This record gives sequence, C-alpha cells and structure tokens, in this order.
Amino acid sequence: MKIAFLGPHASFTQLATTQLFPNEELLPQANILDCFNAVENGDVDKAVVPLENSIEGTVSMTLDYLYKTPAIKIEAEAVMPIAHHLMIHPENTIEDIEIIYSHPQALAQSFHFLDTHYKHYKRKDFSSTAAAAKYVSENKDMKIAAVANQFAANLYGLQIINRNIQDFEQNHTRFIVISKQNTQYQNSSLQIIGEKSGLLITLPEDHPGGLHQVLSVFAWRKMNLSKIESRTLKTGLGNYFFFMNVNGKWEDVLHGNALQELESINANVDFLGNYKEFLLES
Ligand SMILES: O=C(O)C(=O)Cc1ccccc1
Repeated sequence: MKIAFLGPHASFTQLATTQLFPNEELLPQANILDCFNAVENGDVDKAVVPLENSIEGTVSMTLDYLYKTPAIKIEAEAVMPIAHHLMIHPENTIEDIEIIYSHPQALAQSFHFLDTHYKHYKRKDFSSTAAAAKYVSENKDMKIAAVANQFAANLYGLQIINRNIQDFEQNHTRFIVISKQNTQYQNSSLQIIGEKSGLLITLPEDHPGGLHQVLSVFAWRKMNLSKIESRTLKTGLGNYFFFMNVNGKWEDVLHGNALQELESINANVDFLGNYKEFLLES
C-alpha cells in the first residue's frame, strides 16, 4: 500500500505515519494539500495529516480540504506527544542567527519561549518543521535556525541549542488517516483510547436557533460531542461550516437515524466515518 504524509523525512507526521503503517510504502509530500490531492487522484491509498494540536488548536487547512473533497473520509485518529527543539547549523553559533524557521503550529506552540529568549529574532513559516530543519542544514550562510524534533536534528546534522521549548508540558497533536475507501483502520498492536464519528455540517440559511436545532439532534439521544469547530465557507463573512466529533460507536438505532433528523431540519451533512483513536509514542 502507498501512504502519503506531510514530509519531508523526520516531520512529526512521518513519526506518526511510521507507527501507523510500519510495513507500507511511505511517500513524503510538500504540504497538506498535496496529501489530499494524492489521495483524491488515486496516486496513494491513504494519507496521514495533522488535524489538531493541544496548544495551538485546529490545523485549519486540514478542515478546509476535508470540506472541499467530500470523497475523502477519515479512517482513524492518532494522538502523539510533541517536543520541539531549537536547532542551528553546527558551524554557526546562536549569536549568528537572525531568523527562526518552522511550521506555523510549531512556532505558535513555542511562542512564549521564543518571545522571552529570542525576542528580536524574526520568525518565518515553513511547510513543516522537518522542511525547516533541512533548509537550515542546506543554508549555513543564511543565519537561520529551525524549530523541529530530535529526529530532524539527527537526520539533517543540526545542533540543538534549546530542548523542549513548547510553552506547555502537555503538548499533543492529533493526526488523521484519510482515504476514499470508507473503511475503518485497525491495528491490534497500538493502544486504542477512543472511538468517534466525524461530521461536516452546513446550515442552508442563517436563522435563529439553527445551530441549536442541530445540537439538539445529538443532545436528546445523549450523544456526547467531543469537538465542534466552525470554519469559514469562504463565501462571505459570517458563513460557516461545522466540524463535529461525536463520541462512541455510531451503529445503534438512535444514532443511525440522527442523520435523517439532521436532513429533516435541512442541514447538509457529510459523514466522515466512524473511527478509532489510537495513542502513539513520541
Ligand atoms: O511540521 C511537521 O513536522 C508536521 O508534521 C506538522 C506538525 C507541526 C507541529 C506539531 C505537530 C505536527
């Protein structure tokens, strides 16, 4: 099987992907959109992308492409601890550095550390932490540092200046396995920490109590929501879609006809799948 992931080698997404798919062919992609495109075009069977971080919140690009490509569903969720380190080219010193590169989520997760210790250094977004580390290793003269993981430091030969610079000790990222196959990912050697369904919901027109009506479909069935996120539809200010997670199995009768009730109140629903949540190692 071919599995795409947000690369390059030594990205956090690769660390998650190798645990989820230890025996498959893994294909690094330059960004999250390329992961979705590879799945949509059939170039790969599945892809792994980040969905949410415990410090910085949702990866909005992932939500947007889930909405844009209804053929793509979720097969699994995987949670991994995240530790960020500040690293430089070994022939430089930290005093040489002017700009710190990384994935925007990594810069945000270490914002206070960088603001306290490296206030006057510029920061620049990169497509992934590992891509930033690779760029630092290839551009000794550019006076740049990267925020990335230990594997990236090893692979790209960088020197770690500060370890564990994330602003909160508890730092976890949730990744999803996406595909067009509508199947559930299973893996008996990983710890299962939950089961849930993912839904994308839009309301046909703005009216008082619209969202309340949607939520009541879940409330009277005692279905527990574990996430609700609104994202702009990009059709004008104030127009949103909602990403929701409902805990538990979807199969029982009450849950089953929740979708019909949502349709009867004219909500547009894309059911992304019922899937398990796995715990990964850092
Ligand atoms: O940039 C990476 O290495 C990624 O895989 C995305 C990411 C960034 C920050 C925390 C977790 C995942």
